[in-house]
Amino acid sequence: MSKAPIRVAVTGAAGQIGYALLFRIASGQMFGPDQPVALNLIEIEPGMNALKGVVMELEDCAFPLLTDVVQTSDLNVGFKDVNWALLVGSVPRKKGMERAELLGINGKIFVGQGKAINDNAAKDVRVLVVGNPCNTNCLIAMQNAPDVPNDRFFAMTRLDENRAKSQLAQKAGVPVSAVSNLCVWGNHSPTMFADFTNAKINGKPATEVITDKAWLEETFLPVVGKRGAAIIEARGASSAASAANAVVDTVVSLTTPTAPGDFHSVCVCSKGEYGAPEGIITSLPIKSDGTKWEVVKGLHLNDFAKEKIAVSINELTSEKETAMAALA
Ligand SMILES: NC(=O)C1=CN([C@@H]2O[C@H](COP(=O)(O)OP(=O)(O)OC[C@H]3O[C@@H](n4cnc5c(N)ncnc54)[C@H](O)[C@@H]3O)[C@@H](O)[C@H]2O)C=CC1
Ligand SMILES: O=C([O-])CC(=O)C(=O)O
Repeated sequence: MSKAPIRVAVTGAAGQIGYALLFRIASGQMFGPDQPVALNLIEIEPGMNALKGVVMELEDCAFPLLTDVVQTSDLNVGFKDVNWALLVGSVPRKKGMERAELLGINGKIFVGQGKAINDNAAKDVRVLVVGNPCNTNCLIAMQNAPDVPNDRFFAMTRLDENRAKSQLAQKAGVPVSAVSNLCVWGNHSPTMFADFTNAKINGKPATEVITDKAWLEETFLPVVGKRGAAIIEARGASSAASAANAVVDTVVSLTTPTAPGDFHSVCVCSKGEYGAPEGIITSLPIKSDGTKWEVVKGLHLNDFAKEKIAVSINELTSEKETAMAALA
């Protein structure tokens, strides 16, 4: 007997990331080659015509796993019975802006979406926020969905993890698959800490393989932290295919068992782990058994790491205050 479809809502489905993401979900790359999927595609009114074109292309792929597609600008329809809500739809930053500057434009989107998820989604719904500033937007959605447990809300730092792994692999002259245990801590902003102190290369501490401390502290960290801006500078638009890839990776990491001893970066609601204030959405090392996820405990953080993480956490706390004041 074939499995029941997993119903996935994607907001901003006609945008750049949506265009790189939907085909990967429908082809089975997110939930596996024998798992049917249904897509609820949500756009604002001006995007509905472009969305129609994207849906025509989905039809033209004749994906065997895609059972049905809903196209809507009505949030109550869009989030009806969804098992996953991928919240991408929002305005991307332009050259010269920081992501936090988007809070005033994008923050309010997540009030209505949080409420609609609360009222319509399936009982097991999980929510991944991509739209920036994603940590604080996730917090807003979570606060507006009081019936959905906090541990079902995630924001995306997997793109930062993937970027960090690539940089370390290039420096060490190894394939990217040799790099593991890479946690990006804190905010999806230039203050994020891409933790080379706990990372491993071929199972050895990365700092024993890359002994150039100045490169790790003064080149690697800013390259990873400001990679999004470098892409906007080069492409004239923010990252899309790599962002969509990171959405797939995040969901796969939360829904399949993590390799023993490894972890991945996901922003979750803090319960005070590693000294982060409770109730902020911050990036932490996460492992999954395929069904339930948990924060990996016991990682050693040296003074350098602690200092960097504290800066990012302080930024998140102040973003939270700004958002709460603006939406009060
Ligand atoms: N967390 C991360 O690692 C990353 C986050 N992003 C963020 O993802 C977001 C989307 O980026 P792109 O797809 O490049 O932007 P885009 O402008 O190409 O597409 C956004 C789409 O969202 C739609 N939209 C706007 N408001 C909406 C609403 N209230 N409900 C539903 N749809 C709505 C627009 O009509 C548009 O089609 C941006 O905020 C960007 O900064 C981008 C890359 C990485
Ligand atoms: O930098 C941006 O605005 C888009 C983004 O979040 C990223 O590429 O990491």
